[in-house]
Amino acid sequence: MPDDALEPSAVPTTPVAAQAVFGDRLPLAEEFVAILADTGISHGLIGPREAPRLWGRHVLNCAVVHELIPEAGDGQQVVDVGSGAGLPGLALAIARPDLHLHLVEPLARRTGWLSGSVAQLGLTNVTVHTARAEALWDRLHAPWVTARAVSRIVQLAEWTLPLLESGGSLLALKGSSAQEELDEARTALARLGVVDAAVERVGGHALPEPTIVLRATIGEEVDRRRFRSRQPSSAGSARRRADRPRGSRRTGTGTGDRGRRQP
Ligand SMILES: C[S@@+](CC[C@H](N)C(=O)[O-])C[C@H]1O[C@@H](n2cnc3c(N)ncnc32)[C@H](O)[C@@H]1O
Repeated sequence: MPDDALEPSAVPTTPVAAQAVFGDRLPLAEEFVAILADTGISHGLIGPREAPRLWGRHVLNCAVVHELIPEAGDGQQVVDVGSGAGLPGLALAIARPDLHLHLVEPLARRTGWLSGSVAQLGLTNVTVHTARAEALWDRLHAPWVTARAVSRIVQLAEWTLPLLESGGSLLALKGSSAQEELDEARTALARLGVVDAAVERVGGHALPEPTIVLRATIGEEVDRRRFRSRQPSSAGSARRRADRPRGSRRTGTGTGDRGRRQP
């Protein structure tokens, strides 16, 4: 085994709540947790200390966000920006086979792992994109965008609102200070075309702590010209950060987050 390889972590026991959240998709969710505990950790997508809380803090916490997405026939599109280890994107794709998840992640090492995991799970409702969100503004549009631990809400809105169809919503998973973050951001969000924003709590019926989601809904039209000046000329800088030696990664929140808020 190479010096920097990590031993696979023990797969955490499936909690009772997982049955309520995933129903007959529970075996797939268990397989996803097993992949996270194995190559998710050994490939550096998730911190080794997260192993015991893969269900509660990660997979279940993310999957319950589907409660904010009403059923609207098969193939309803959702773009998950900054998917990392597939959170929340893969958890949503497992919980809701009626949705089609686009996982957007600029780091090739991470999208390689995501594509392998999608194949291993046999999921047919997922497309993986190796790109920054801003690079897809002209190509990818959906009624829903999700994101966890990618950035604070105004920066996240600048990157992701052009991906929304008219009247669509950004669902940003947040921690306990979501309301303060929203209060500070209201004026900036309104300038970007947000017509309604609120902090929502989901999953409280099944989980000890509900998941906190900052929802920002746009109006009929977002003026894309307003965003152009913020669009980088290429996604090259993100690609250049790809595949850093594992030793140069941070420690901290466990999912590649450098000081950003993590639920
Ligand atoms: C802290 S990680 C969070 C990963 C995952 N969402 C989670 O909660 O475990 C942030 C991720 O966002 C990605 N990211 C950062 N800026 C991005 C952008 N503009 N577009 C798409 N992804 C981005 C990073 O490459 C990284 O994988």
